[in-house]
Amino acid sequence: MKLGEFELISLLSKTLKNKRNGIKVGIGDDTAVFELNGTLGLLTCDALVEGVHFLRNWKSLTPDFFYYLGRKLVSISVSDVASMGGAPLYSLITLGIPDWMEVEELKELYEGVNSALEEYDFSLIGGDTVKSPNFFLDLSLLGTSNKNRVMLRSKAKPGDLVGVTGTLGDSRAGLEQLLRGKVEDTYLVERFLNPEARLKEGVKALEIGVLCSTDVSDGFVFNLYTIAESSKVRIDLNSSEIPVSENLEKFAGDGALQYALYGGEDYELIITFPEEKKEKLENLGFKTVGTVSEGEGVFLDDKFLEKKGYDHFKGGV
Ligand SMILES: Nc1ncnc2c1ncn2[C@@H]1O[C@H](COP(=O)(O)OP(=O)(O)OP(=O)(O)O)[C@@H](O)[C@H]1O
Ligand SMILES: Cc1ncc(C[n+]2csc(CCOP(=O)(O)O)c2C)c(N)n1
Ligand SMILES: [Mg+2]
Repeated sequence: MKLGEFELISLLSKTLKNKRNGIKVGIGDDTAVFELNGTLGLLTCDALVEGVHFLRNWKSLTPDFFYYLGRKLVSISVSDVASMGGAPLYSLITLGIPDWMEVEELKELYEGVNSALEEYDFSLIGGDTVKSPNFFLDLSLLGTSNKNRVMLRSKAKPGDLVGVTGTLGDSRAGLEQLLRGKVEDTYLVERFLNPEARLKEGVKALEIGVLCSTDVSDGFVFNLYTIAESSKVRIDLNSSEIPVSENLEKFAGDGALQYALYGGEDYELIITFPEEKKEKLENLGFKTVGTVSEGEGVFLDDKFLEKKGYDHFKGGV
C-alpha cells in the first residue's frame, strides 16, 4: 500500500455519496452519529486481526488468552462510544476462523465477550462466521446518547484545558513483553490484553458539559493531533503531568515518557474543557495535562512534537 491508513480513508470517503438526511457526524470521529426518530444513534466497528493486533503463539505465553481477546474486542468499540459520551446498546460480531482453531478456544473467546457485555451492559444480537486464512474478529456496535448531545474531536476551544484518564504507555510495554516471548510484569501485559473502556467517565464528562473528547488507540500524541487538527487549535502538554504508572517506570526507566506519548492501545479518554469544570473532572479521574490555544500542532514543554502514531500501512512508531 503506497498510501498511509488515514490518507487512504480520506481518499475513499471522497467517493461516497450520502443520500440520507439524518447523518450528524460522518467519517472522521470515533463513531458516526445519526438521528433516528428524534434519538441520537452512534455507530462504529473495530477489528482485531491475527498478525496485526495479536499473534497466535501468545496463547501459549499467557493463560486465558482467548478470554482476554474476547474482552478486548468488546472494550475497543465501547471505548469509541465512551469517547462520544454515549452508551452501547446492540452489537454484531464477525469471526474469521482458520483451520488451526479449536472449538474450546472459541468457547473461551465467547466467555470473554460475554463477561464484557455484562460489564458494559449491552447485547450481542447477531454476526457472521466465515473461514479465513488468518484469525480475525470484528465487532459492530450501535449506541445512543441519552443527553441527545455528543462529544466531538472538533470542539476544542482556545483557553480549554486538556485532561486524560488513567495512565499512558502501559499497554505498549505489555505488548513488547509478549513480542519478546517473555512475560515479566503481568500488570502491564494485562493492560494490553484487557483494556478497560472508560464508559462511566465518558457519560459523566458529557453530563458535566464537556464538548470535546477522543480515545487513545493509535497513541496519545497522534490522538491529540486528531483533536488539534479537527478543532484547528494548538495543544501544549506539560511533561511533568503526563500520567505514568509505577510499573511502567520500572519497566522503561527514563524511556517511560516516550511509551506514554507514543505507545498506543491505551483506550484512555482525552477531553478538553474550560477551567471552571476542572475540579469536577479531576474528581471523576481526569488528570489535567495541558492547554489548548490558538494555532496548530502538539507541543511538549514548548517543543514541537511530530505527528507520529500507529498507521496500519506505515507500521508502528
Ligand atoms: N474503510 C472505511 N470506510 C469508511 N470509513 C472508514 C473506513 N475505515 C475507517 N473509517 C472511518 O474513518 C475514521 C477513522 O477511523 P479509525 O478506525 O482510525 O477510528 P479511530 O476511532 O481513530 O480509531 P480506533 O478505531 O482505533 O478507535 C472513522 O470515522 C471511521 O469510521
Ligand atoms: C502483533 C502486534 N503488533 C503491533 C501491535 C500494535 N498495534 C496494532 S494496531 C494498533 C493501533 C490500534 O488499532 P486500530 O487502529 O486497528 O484500532 C497498535 C498500536 C499489536 N497490537 N500487535
Ligand atoms: Mg477511537
